[in-house]
Formats: sequence, C-alpha cells, structure tokens
Amino acid sequence: MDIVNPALNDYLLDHATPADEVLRDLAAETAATLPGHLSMQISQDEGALLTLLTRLVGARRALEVGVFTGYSSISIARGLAPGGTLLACDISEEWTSIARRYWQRAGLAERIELRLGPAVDTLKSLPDEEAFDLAFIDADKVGYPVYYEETLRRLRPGGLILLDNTLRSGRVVDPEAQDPADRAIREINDIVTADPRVESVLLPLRDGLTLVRKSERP
Ligand SMILES: C[S@@+](CC[C@H](N)C(=O)[O-])C[C@H]1O[C@@H](n2cnc3c(N)ncnc32)[C@H](O)[C@@H]1O
Repeated sequence: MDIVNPALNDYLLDHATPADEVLRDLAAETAATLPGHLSMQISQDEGALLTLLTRLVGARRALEVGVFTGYSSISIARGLAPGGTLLACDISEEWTSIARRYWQRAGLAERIELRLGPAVDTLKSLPDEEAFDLAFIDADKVGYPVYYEETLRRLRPGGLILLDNTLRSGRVVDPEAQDPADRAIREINDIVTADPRVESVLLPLRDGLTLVRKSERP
C-alpha cells in the first residue's frame, strides 16, 4: 500500500534538503552492492529530517539502533552539537564495514562509536542513567518494544526517540497482516500512544516515523 501518492512522494523528495555527494555515493553503492536490501535504507528526506531534529533537540549524545550501511548515522551525526557523539548499534560486520568507510569520508569517524552485537544486549549493558538526547530505532521490528523501554529509561527528559517503519507499508491497518513484525509494530504503536511518560505523533513520512518526546518531570 502506498502511504502517499507516488507523484507526491517524488515531490516531497524534491523539496527536502538534497543529499550531498557523500550520501548520494553511499546510496548508489548500497543499491549496486546490496540491491536486495536497499529498502532498508532511509530516504533522503528522512535523512534531512533526522539532521534537522538532531539540531533542534541540541543533541550532544545520540543513540542509533540499526545502522546498515550508515545513511541514518551520518544524518544524525551531522546534526550533533559541537563535541557530540553517536553510539551506533548493529549486528552486521559486513554492512557496517560500508558504514565505517562513509563515516570516515564524511569526517565523522571520530564521533561515531559502533557496537556490534544484538542491540538488546548493548542497550542493557549501558549505564542506567538519562544520558541520551536523541535516539533513532530502525532495527528488527520484533525488538522495538524492548528497544523502546531500554532507550526511554536512558533518555533525558525532553529528549526524543524516533521509531522508524511504524506504518509497515500500511500493514498496521490490514487485519490479515499478522507476522511477528506486524504484531510488534502494532504493539509498540499502542504502547507509545498509551504511555503517560511521553508525548508522540506518528508521521506518514515514507514508511511511518513516530516522534516520541520524553516528558519533563512534574
Ligand atoms: C532497516 S536496517 C537499518 C537502516 C539504517 N538505519 C539506514 O539508514 O540505512 C536494519 C538494521 O538492523 C540491524 N539489526 C537487525 N537485527 C538486529 C539486532 N538484533 N541487533 C542489532 N541490530 C540489528 C541489521 O543488521 C540492519 O543493519
């Protein structure tokens, strides 16, 4: 199911900050070497939004769950405040080796720390303190409920969590869509909406992007 009319999609892409040469080359290399996985990469307008939101939050410490070949990590790292850093989690040595090359080329290698391994283990191994200003969650969908909880407890009040693919190509409203990822996305969408600790909105950007702001303490 197209979330947005395809012609409008093209128009939206044409009216966001364009990708620079590094991101264009990364998208081209991903398309050429991993064509079967290209849909995992975020789009140019979503990348522009990540940079913009990271700047708006004034993020110095960011977290990413799901790196792939590095498009979103570059987009986030570019929006960080001076001296800011990104902790990037993934399980794939192969895919993140491409990311590492592009982080280097973008001049961001010193600001991004890669942790390889199941993200749930990485998150649970982090100190239990409100260290992060912004987090982007874009890994295996069945993990979203636990990634959300482990991230929220480590997010500062006023910080932002971004959950990607929260429309699942429209499958969230198809009663016949019942695979584990479909169920997990419906579950996390319901959890976030009912969570008194946050305010949130699900945007129909690409495959759905949910913005979740952790409320200040009363
Ligand atoms: C949709 S892709 C991420 C796309 C990326 N954000 C981008 O902009 O190109 C999902 C990533 O999650 C990773 N992943 C899947 N299961 C994981 C897990 N249990 N722990 C950590 N990473 C995982 C995959 O290796 C893959 O790179």
